[in-house]
Amino acid sequence: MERTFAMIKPDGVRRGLTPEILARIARKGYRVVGLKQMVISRETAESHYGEHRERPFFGELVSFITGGPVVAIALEGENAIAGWRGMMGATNPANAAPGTIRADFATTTGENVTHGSDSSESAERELGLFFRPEELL
Ligand SMILES: Nc1ncnc2c1ncn2[C@@H]1O[C@H](COP(=O)(O)OP(=O)(O)OP(=O)(O)O)[C@@H](O)[C@H]1O
Repeated sequence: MERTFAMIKPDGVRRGLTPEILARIARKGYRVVGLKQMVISRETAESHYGEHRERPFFGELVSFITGGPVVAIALEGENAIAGWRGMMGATNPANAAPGTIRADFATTTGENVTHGSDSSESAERELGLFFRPEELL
């Protein structure tokens, strides 16, 4: 069993996509072991996206991700890290496979509805950044 960190970004929450995305997660058979709607602090956002600090879009990315509530989700299941990234589709929705969340709902690379950890190291780091141990099943 593997755990990963998933997030519905502010554009997805604002557009009312939370129930649809949770339904897709349930259909896939993943167990939701942590869930909260929250506003991310600038400090958390800068830490979460630390690898992009030098990129030209970093300021825009931090403003976007802190600009409204997100839904933070801890998922558990077999191969959950790659499986959830597969459900999201490519970062740029123009390249996302049909039937993925980004192909179905996202319009731009900047506002692409969801996030998912890309490795077991980032999953562990991001779960720790967003959830205290006692908040998880
Ligand atoms: N060229 C870009 N212009 C604007 N925003 C970008 C660009 N590239 C990436 N981003 C933003 O930064 C996030 C992180 O980029 P990364 O390359 O890690 O993609 P990802 O791993 O698919 O996305 P995420 O980390 O959100 O799951 C993207 O989801 C997107 O919101």
